[in-house]
Amino acid sequence: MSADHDDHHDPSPPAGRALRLGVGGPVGSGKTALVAALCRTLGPVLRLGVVTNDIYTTEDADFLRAAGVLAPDRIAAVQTGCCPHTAIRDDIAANLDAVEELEERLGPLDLVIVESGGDNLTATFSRGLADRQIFVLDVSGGDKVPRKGGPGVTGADLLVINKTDLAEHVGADLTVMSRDAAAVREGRPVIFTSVRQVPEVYAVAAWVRGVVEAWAHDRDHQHPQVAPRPAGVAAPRPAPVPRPDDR
Ligand SMILES: Nc1nc2c(ncn2[C@@H]2O[C@H](COP(=O)(O)OP(=O)(O)OP(=O)(O)O)[C@@H](O)[C@H]2O)c(=O)[nH]1
Repeated sequence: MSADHDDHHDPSPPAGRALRLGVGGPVGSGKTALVAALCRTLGPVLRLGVVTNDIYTTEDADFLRAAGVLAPDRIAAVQTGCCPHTAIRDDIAANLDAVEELEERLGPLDLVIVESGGDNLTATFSRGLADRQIFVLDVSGGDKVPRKGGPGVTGADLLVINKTDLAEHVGADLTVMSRDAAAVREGRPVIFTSVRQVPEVYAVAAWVRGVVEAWAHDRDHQHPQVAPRPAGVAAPRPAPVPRPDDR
């Protein structure tokens, strides 16, 4: 993502579709917990859909359905059968199909969240799949992780550093993490969370809501003649975006 990060914010949101928000980050950092929290907090005020990615199972979708954070038919699962970063960055067809199927079946949505399966610091979303992305780290990996950089840490639209409740147990200094993250992110936002202690994740939810509103405003301003797409009508698929191989 670093090489082409500067044009990340497409000034022309496509007409008639929801914002697509990627949530990625290392294994176990709390991506599914964060997505569940966002569904609980934003579900009552936004029309939401979720696509999860797992390699061999539908574990994350099953968890979200069992937690009852959204109606079960608003949650779709992609089984990648390969490294999750491949399915969100290199060959995004299965994820695009899942997103479009949700939008066609459910009718106009405000937001579709695409959660990546766990991966390392290099995993980011193709901009053909996600309009904006959140990268989730957690403090149990140690306070050195933000300064190690990588495209998710440096270039994601929002960096979430989760599990602050564990900081004292693992000897992680949140001040160091905050300082290092700010240094590598050149002003892009960073939010510290403990989904366990504050399950409403107010600050992240407010950021997401702001992004959704800005997106909808830009989209409707640039396509005033396009009515929201009714259920059953597919959105045009964007051309694949060539990417440098930054694995
Ligand atoms: N202590 C603590 N545990 C958390 C927090 N957030 C999530 N967890 C726990 O961390 C574990 C992993 O959380 P998940 O949400 O499944 O993480 P993930 O990033 O989706 O994991 P993968 O999909 O396997 O990559 C679970 O046991 C969660 O309950 C937190 O803020 N504090």
